[in-house]
This record gives sequence, structure tokens and C-alpha cells, in this order.
Amino acid sequence: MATSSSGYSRMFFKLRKYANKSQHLYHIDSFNLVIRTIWTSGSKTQLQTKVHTKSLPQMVGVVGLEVHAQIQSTSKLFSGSHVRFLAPPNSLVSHFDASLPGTLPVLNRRCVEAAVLTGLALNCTINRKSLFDRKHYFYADMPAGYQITQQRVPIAVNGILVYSYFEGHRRNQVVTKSVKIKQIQLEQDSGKSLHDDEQSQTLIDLNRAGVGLMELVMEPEMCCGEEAAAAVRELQLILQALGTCQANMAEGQLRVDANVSVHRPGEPLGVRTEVKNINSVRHLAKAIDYEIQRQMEVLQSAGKVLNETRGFDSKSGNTIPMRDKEGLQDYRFMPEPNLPPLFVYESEASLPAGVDPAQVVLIDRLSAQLPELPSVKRTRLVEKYGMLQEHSFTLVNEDGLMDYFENVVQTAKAEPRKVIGWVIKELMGNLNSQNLKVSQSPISPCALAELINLVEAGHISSSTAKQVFQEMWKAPEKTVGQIVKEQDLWMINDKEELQQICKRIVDSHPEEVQIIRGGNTKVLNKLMGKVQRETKGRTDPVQVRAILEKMVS
Ligand SMILES: Nc1ncnc2c1ncn2[C@@H]1O[C@H](COP(=O)(O)OP(=O)(O)OP(=O)(O)O)[C@@H](O)[C@H]1O
Ligand SMILES: [Mg+2]
Ligand SMILES: [Mg+2]
Repeated sequence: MATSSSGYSRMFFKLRKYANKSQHLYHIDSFNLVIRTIWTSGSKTQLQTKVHTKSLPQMVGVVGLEVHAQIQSTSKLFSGSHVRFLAPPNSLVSHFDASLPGTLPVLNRRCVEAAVLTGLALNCTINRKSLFDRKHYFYADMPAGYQITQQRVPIAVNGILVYSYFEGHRRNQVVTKSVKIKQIQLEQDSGKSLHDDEQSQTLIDLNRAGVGLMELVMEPEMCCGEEAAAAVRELQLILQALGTCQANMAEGQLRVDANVSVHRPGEPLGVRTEVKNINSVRHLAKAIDYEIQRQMEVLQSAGKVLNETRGFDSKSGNTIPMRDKEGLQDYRFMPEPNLPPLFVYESEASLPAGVDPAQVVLIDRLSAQLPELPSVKRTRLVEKYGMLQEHSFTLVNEDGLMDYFENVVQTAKAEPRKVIGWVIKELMGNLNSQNLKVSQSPISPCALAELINLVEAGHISSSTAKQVFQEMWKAPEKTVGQIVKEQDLWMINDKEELQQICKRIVDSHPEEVQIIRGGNTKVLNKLMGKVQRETKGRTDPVQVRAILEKMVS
């Protein structure tokens, strides 16, 4: 907001009326706090030309995530109905799920164990006693008119999620950060409303109603889409390693709400919006960055950020307000009268008399079941195989890739460093280009190890091996040996034969030979290329170079 000279003098005269000793004028534009000091000496008022300009810090984004993770369990949180994705509508609904009068909730131990296991993996404190509450809202797909959740005392609190992402020009510098997990609460999922626009009706499917969820609430500590995406990706890997949630965002097993605000560091947090309906990690990052930018623009043009729920439109990459009045809603929380407090115990020794250990959740039993977590796997890969950190991320982040790699390493007689090249470049390159999972690879770890062994033993050259790899991909029923034999790809190791081939090339390129002899040895590469072409890559470049160098010297 620039002050015109006339506007400035108007302000100056107005002030002079009240000026006594000195007065400060504060004027805040979008980036600077400008302090103008007006001094008075007797009746003479002077406007100091000295203007103290203090830069305010730039606005930054603040992100806090709420993650709803569908618990991997064969039955629902409070009923025995089965849980299955893509079952015929309303085929997995018990009387309790449909809220028929007289039905009561029965807590599923498997869901409690999943929440405790997740809490332990995220270094949470597990509350030995937690409580269930009713949260009321009226949606057609929630027949009871309330959701059973844990509002006052959740099952786990005060955890931490450590995550990493890559920075730098080549995106190979690992940045590791962490975010606090405020709480993990157990709650019911709702059913699904299916809107039929043609017939203008809404159909309800209650298969999902009552499925167990863990809501993980993170503190508002992240600052951008990239951080949030990396945190969710790491959480997905942890949940999958634990087996507590399949964590597929596209199938709705992991649903992320992004709370976003902006402020200047040192000032209180700004008003947050909550972005919902995000179905992939990539969209999460985009939605957050868009929302941060939008809010900054709103504030810079003197507008106000509204505390509202917004949706993400993946086509335009924009967030848009939803017609949802959640912000204003009163959930009328109350204790759930049909469920007693939930107790979990440290160990069998800590059980009260008469309690059957088979019927309760024991923390030490679950701790012993904790699998190797992704971060531990990565450290092990780097230490055991001496691989780059970025490669350890690729291996762990791709489902099944680490096991594939370790299987190849066990059978191949090559250094792990060479195996990693094959797995990351050739295997992943082919899988990605055809959108396949590791488990769908036409080449087994054993077959790849066989191929690598042929190269190591000097039976085929590395360039031929790449060709053979592509053939194996197309014809998985053939063995490596068959392909090499059929296409006559064995390495030419016979010295005599190699000498003859090199001689032919040297004789037919007198000009090049002259140049090399004149001191430009780079041209030797051209002759090597000719030999490679003539032999279809079936020669060892080191051997060929040695022969050629001798011939032209
Ligand atoms: N100013 C803020 N900016 C960004 N995120 C914030 C801010 N204040 C709070 N948050 C985040 O908002 C989320 C609040 O989640 P919480 O479940 O406690 O409440 P809620 O959104 O009101 O409830 P629900 O959506 O479950 O009905 C947390 O993830 C927290 O980190
Ligand atoms: Mg919440
Ligand atoms: Mg929320």
C-alpha cells in the first residue's frame, strides 16, 4: 500500500494537531512493518526523513493431517459382519450395522490389537484405559445418527512419525524430518452414498458401515505438500509392514484430510481449511500447495481465510469449497453407554486375578510381533550391501522389491552393487513402463541371477545381457541358456577369432588409423564401435581395445 505524497501530507497535518512529544505511525503492508516517527520541538513539527523499515518474515504454510486408516480385519469393529472391498451392495450388513433397535456393539479384539500395534510402531504411549464416545451427525449412510469414536481418551497418544524425501538438483539428497502424532483413535467407518444423477436419487450401501478405522491425528508441523506426501507414504509403508491396514488410497483404505493454514513464523497459527476427497499421495501434495498459495493470495489482498471444508478437483488441480457445514456443526459428544472402558494390559503378569490372558490385549505380546520397519530395513540395506541411501528408498518403497533384490543377491555370484543396477534400471524400468507390480514380473529373481552369473563368468557381454533381458521379458517360458543359444549370443572369447575381426576393421578404415597414429586416440572408440556392431556386442570391450591399440601402434 504505497502512500502518495498528498496522502502523506494529509496524514502529517492531521497528526500534528495531536502531536506532543513524538508519535509512531504503524503501517502494515503485506510484507513490511514501516515505523514512521514524527518529532515535535516546540511549535515546529518536523517529519523525520529517517524511516525504519523492518522486514516481516515471509508467510509460510502450516499443514496438519488427519489420516483415516481402515483396519485390516476380517470383521467389523463392533459386529461380526465380514469386511470385503467390492462385495455386492448391502451384502455385508448385520442388524447392528443397520442400527436396528435392541442391537449392541461387541468390540473386535483384532481391531484393538491393530491400533495398539500401530501405536507401538509410531512410538506412541498406549493408554491402558481408553473410552468410547458418540459423535452425532446426520448422514443417510450412518443409520444410527452417530459414530462411535474415541474423543476424550483415545487408545494411543504422543507418537512420532519420521519421514524422508529427496532434494537437490538430482533429487538425491535425503532430507529426514518428523511429525508428532497427537493421537490414534478407534472409530467406525460410515456407509457409502451413491448418487444417481439420472434418476435423481441416492442409494445407500452399508457394507462399509461399522468397518474399523484408526484415525491418526498429526500436529500442525509440516509446511508443504512434499512433506505431507512423504509422511503419508512412510505411514503407508509402516501400516503395510504391520499388516494393520492395506493403505491403498485409491481404494479408500487410507483417507487423508489435509488441514492447511498460513501465517508468519512467530505469529499465532492462521485459520485452517480442511481439504478432503484426496485419493492419492500425488494429489495430496498438489492440493496442499494449491491451498497454501490460495490462502496467501487471499491474505495479501486483505481478504479473510474461512474455516471451511474444501474438496480437491484433480482435473483443475484446485481446491473448491464443499457445501458441507461441518465447521458449524455441534457433534453433541457423549459417552457411549453400551461400551465399557477399554483396558489393555502390559503383560500377563499385570493381569487382574481371574482375567483370561487369551481374551485381552497384551502390549508385550504385540511388541514382540513388531516386524522390521521400513526405516530399519533401509539402514540394514545400506550397511549390509553398501548401497546408496537413495537406492535403499527405491527398494523399500516399492512393494516386494527388497525381497526380490535379496533373492537375486543370494543366488547371483556378483557384487550387490551390480545387482542393484539390474534391479533398479532394467527390472523397474520395464515394470514401470508396463505399469506392473514386482509380483507380476515375468522374470523371476532366480532367472535374473542366472543372467547376471553368465555376465560375471564372461559367457556373455553386459550389452548382450541387456538384450537377453528383453528377450526373457517377452518369453518368460524360455531359460536364459536357451535364449543365448538360439540367438547365438555367446561371447567371442577365442583370441584368434577376435584378432581376425579387429584386423578386418583396421584394414577397412585406413583414414581413422592414420588419425590415431597422428595422436588422436579418441578415434579408437570409433573402431571399437565397429567391432561391437559386427559382433553384435558379443565381445569384451577391454579385450578389443587392447588388440586394436596394439594393431594401430
Ligand atoms: N492452524 C492450523 N493449521 C493447519 N492445521 C491445523 C491447524 N490447527 C489444527 N490443525 C490440524 O487440524 C487437525 C485437527 O484434527 P482433529 O481431529 O483434532 O479435529 P477436527 O478436524 O475438528 O475433527 P474431525 O475432522 O475429526 O471431525 C489436526 O491434524 C491438526 O494438526
Ligand atoms: Mg479428526
Ligand atoms: Mg478434521
